[in-house]
Amino acid sequence: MAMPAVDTQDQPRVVLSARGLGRDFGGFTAVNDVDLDVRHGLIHALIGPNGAGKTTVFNLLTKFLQPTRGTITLLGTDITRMRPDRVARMGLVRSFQISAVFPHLTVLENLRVALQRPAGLAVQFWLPLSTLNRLNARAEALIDDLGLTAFRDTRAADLSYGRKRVLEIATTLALDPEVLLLDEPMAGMGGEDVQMVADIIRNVARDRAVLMVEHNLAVVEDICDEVTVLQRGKIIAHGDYATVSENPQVRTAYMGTEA
Ligand SMILES: Nc1ncnc2c1ncn2[C@@H]1O[C@H](COP(=O)(O)OP(=O)(O)OP(=O)(O)O)[C@@H](O)[C@H]1O
Repeated sequence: MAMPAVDTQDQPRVVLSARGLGRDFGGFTAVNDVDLDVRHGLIHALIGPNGAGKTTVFNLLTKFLQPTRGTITLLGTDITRMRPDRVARMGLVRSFQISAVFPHLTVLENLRVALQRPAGLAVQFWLPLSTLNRLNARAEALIDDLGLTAFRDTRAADLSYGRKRVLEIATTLALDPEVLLLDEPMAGMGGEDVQMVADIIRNVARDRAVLMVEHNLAVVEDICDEVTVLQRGKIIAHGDYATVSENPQVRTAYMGTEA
């Protein structure tokens, strides 16, 4: 599917884009000819049936996998051959489906640990009080922004599943990413938690771009501005949810029938 590489007047700027992205595993083509634009302030969903290539696209974008074909651009820089740590430092941050928080640390402690990494402080034993105060202030701000105030001193292990996910998103925000990639943020959650995490993601996307793989289509419909549908490694539809959900190829891919 051909899409413009440059910003059009009425759309927010593109911060992450892929052109002709492809990846083969031996003789098997897992991803082919994928064009994708992820825009500041918007939530872009990557959906498709099992085995469609969503995780592979995520791994390609974050440079965990090298593409066989195509280019990836982040904030105007070609990152196609760049290492994952450099891409992360440039502002492309991924949150994993499996929670990456420390269970025995409190919410506040987890955020302080996360905040020390981008500040380059991880190996220092002694920190000036002014630095500690700055980290604490930022940690408290993240806690408030993400609705975790009542759980500030709760150990991560004692949080509900949904709040653990929110804490995990908060730790990725400590890196202040331009683009946040979320891998099935609603996986394993019940209704109330889904609504809470959906609200948080909407909030988080106000001043950054979000690309998410999500199987829960009600959530995609509710919070995503753009949807790209993959099937057998190729894009079969792109647009807003209403448009792609009416697409006969998408209906066939999801339900095995066009009805
Ligand atoms: N390292 C690998 N070696 C060989 N084949 C792979 C490898 N990684 C993925 N594949 C294949 O590529 C295809 C796409 O897999 P991928 O995990 O990207 O799909 P997905 O859309 O994320 O699926 P799901 O929704 O089930 O997680 C699958 O057929 C998978 O078996």
